[in-house]
Amino acid sequence: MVSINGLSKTYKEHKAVNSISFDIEKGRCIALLGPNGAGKTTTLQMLAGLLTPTSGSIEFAGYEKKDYRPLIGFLPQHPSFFNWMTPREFLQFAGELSDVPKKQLNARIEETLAFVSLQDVKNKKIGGFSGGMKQRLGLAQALLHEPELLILDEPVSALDPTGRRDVLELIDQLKSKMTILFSTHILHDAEQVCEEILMLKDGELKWNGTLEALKVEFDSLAIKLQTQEPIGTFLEQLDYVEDVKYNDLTTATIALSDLSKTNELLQEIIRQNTTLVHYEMLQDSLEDAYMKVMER
Ligand SMILES: Nc1ncnc2c1ncn2[C@@H]1O[C@H](COP(=O)(O)OP(=O)(O)OP(=O)(O)O)[C@@H](O)[C@H]1O
Repeated sequence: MVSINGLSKTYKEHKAVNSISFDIEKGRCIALLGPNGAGKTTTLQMLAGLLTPTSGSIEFAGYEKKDYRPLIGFLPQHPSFFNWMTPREFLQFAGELSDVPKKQLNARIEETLAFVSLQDVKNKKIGGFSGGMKQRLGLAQALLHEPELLILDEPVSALDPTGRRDVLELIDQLKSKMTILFSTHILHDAEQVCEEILMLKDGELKWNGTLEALKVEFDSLAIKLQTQEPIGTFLEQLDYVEDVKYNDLTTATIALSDLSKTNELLQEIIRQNTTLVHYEMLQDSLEDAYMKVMER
């Protein structure tokens, strides 16, 4: 749906984003991960058409016009509102700015307010809203014109656990309707709702692929084992065992070269007539994969 090629942003001498290229496939939900200062906000602002790239291109397939902003819904990291407005008034204003046809606007506002569960407070002043309510209103603003690509900059980072869950659930529901790209520090959130991951560090793209592929590439399965009697040396002789580290005579952590051999290993231990006290599979989390990508 979108093709990003050699996108860069330089502030004086500092390369905030350094020639990144990736494609966004229609219908995908993509998480943009990276440490503070990695260039996430700069990238999303360039995609949203708020920041002019120093170089590179952003192209929407089959879209001839240069200004593609009508196709985009954007929720900034720190959305700001007029506190004296009500959600209805704010969405009326936002709808006019994003050219929602007048005839459809009222219905769209009601529909969107219902979606973000703000219907009951639609005539209350935004100034009295909690952070979670404001974030849901910000999301409503981004959705109002039914964009093809929804870009969310850290949509849940500033929220409490309930607010986070609410916004993540909304994102999850939106996945079937539009393509979503959102940045986050929280790996667990990315894992919960996304199937694709982009990782930025120092303005460079360090990973671009599916969550599945990330797990496969960085997954290492280890088995933690404790026996009643000393383990002995039989483990090293198994061809699917890559490495064995002994904590003491009865405890070992075993790295397997073949992830499908866990049952075989278990059977081998029983065949050795060893009494098993503890058998645990230690699998890499997304956090482990993230650390490995960042370090390589
Ligand atoms: N307007 C600006 N002028 C100069 N430098 C900037 C400007 N905006 C961003 N930068 C720098 O560009 C780099 C990337 O910033 P950016 O805000 O995109 O990172 P980020 O990944 O979104 O970080 P965070 O997670 O902290 O929000 C940082 O080193 C930042 O200091």
